Amino acid sequence: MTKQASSRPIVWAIAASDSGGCAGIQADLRTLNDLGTHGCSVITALTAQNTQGIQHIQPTSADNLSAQLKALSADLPPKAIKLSVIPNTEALSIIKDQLAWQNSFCVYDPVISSTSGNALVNAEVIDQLPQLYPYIDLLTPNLDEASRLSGVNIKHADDVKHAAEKLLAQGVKAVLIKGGHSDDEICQDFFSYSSSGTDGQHSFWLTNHKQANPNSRATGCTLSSAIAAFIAQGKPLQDALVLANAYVQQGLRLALSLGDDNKVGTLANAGTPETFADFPQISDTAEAVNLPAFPRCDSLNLGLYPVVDSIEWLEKLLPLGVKTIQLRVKNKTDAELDELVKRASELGHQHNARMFINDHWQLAIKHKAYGVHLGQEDLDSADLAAIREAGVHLGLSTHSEYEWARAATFKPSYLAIGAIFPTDTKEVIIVGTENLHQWVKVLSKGFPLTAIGGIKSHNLDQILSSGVGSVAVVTAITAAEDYVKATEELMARIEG
Ligand SMILES: Cc1ncc(COP(=O)(O)OP(=O)(O)O)c(N)n1
Ligand SMILES: Cc1nc(C(=O)O)sc1CCOP(=O)(O)O
Ligand SMILES: [Mg+2]
Repeated sequence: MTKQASSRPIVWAIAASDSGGCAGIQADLRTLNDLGTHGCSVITALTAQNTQGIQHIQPTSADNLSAQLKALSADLPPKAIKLSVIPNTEALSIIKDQLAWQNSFCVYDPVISSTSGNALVNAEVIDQLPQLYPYIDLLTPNLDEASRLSGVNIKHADDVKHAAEKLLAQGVKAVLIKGGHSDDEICQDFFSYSSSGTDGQHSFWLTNHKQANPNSRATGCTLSSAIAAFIAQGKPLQDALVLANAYVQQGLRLALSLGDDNKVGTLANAGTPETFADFPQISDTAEAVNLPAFPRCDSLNLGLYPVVDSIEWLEKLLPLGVKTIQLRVKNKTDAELDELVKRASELGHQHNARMFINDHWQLAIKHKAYGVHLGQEDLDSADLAAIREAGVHLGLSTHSEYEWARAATFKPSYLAIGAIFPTDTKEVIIVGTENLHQWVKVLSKGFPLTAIGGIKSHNLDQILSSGVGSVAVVTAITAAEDYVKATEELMARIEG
């Protein structure tokens, strides 16, 4: 991100200073700046520390803490707040009053002791923390902190879920329990939130391969600051979590050693993550990771991809040389659908084209279609293992970082990104070309990608300049005055 300071959203870091420059407010400000926000600091305590540990802690006086908050409130209001070390009960009370008044998104990393084991917070504060929870949008404890704050002895994945339930019951709106300190080959974080509506509690796991890197100081500070930065940039919470997770993995991968013995270092701040391997797998259960892959398409570039609603359209377009195509029919009887999918599948084979069937995965398996295209909601109900075992290719719709990270976890044959532009064909989220360009950088080495939604001849160049290897269209062909000319022109520009 290369934003001018004046257009940067403001984020407050309310945290302690680390004189060693690894963690604390120093890590927060580095991260906030790196991710295109303007970081303001409210220093709750001064620590004297180096790579070996903490030598001295001086909590900020109550007067000074109040004055810092007052000064910032006066003309630097935050889009988001990152909170961590609260050294004593006076500070707790001042910060609670500020959050009650402020009403900005607040992520609280409940640091109790430093990585080197030194206590940073007195025991009385820990007992009184629940007073703060109603003002906390996201709590990000590690396993030890989650155990301490919830009272649950965490040994297994079920205990993590139980601890999250207890913390939500105490009043925080969402919780991310970080498993990064576990000893396994993978590390898993668990996210859970209670929605205020009727649809109850939602949760998912974020899984990364564990990096054997000793330079892991400031992972918690960096993660919570990155979440605050992405929220301040306007990302929804689930997307902010995915991006911040990848940002920390990228920082760990690129971290450098510091100190006399070069054994401790700090995370690199390397900008918005663009390497797919840094992104987490997203799954409903802790076990549903490292899944087998769906069949691969024969090319990363699937070319022009018309999405049509009748056999007639398939018969008109396939002779023009279209090699990727979808039958998307709604509101038909079972008998009609069976006949349509059978015929579509035959046409696909006849023309040696990749024929995808939207929604009706059972019929696609039955009639041996090349592939199935499913939406995010279908991931909860479709039998994905049956599709994979039948050798049927799978394409998945995605509209955000969370959705494509979740979809990628299933290792599909391609990913669709949309809707790029507003469209009358369907009510959808508009993701825009900036996201398309960014996401293609992350995903295009691993998956064939197709862009969809509102794409026409006049805006096609904005899509093709992202490097995406396929463009899916409905009305650019079906509503064209001359569909042959439109198809041939689109094909030449996309595939040429
Ligand atoms: C190529 C392509 N991308 C996205 C969609 C949308 O699919 P889905 O989310 O399943 O929604 P419906 O098409 O069923 O309304 C698609 N069909 N094709
Ligand atoms: C079917 C569909 N799915 C979308 C998604 O974003 O998932 S956008 C879309 C409609 C595409 O139609 P047109 O080319 O006429 O804009
Ligand atoms: Mg569908």
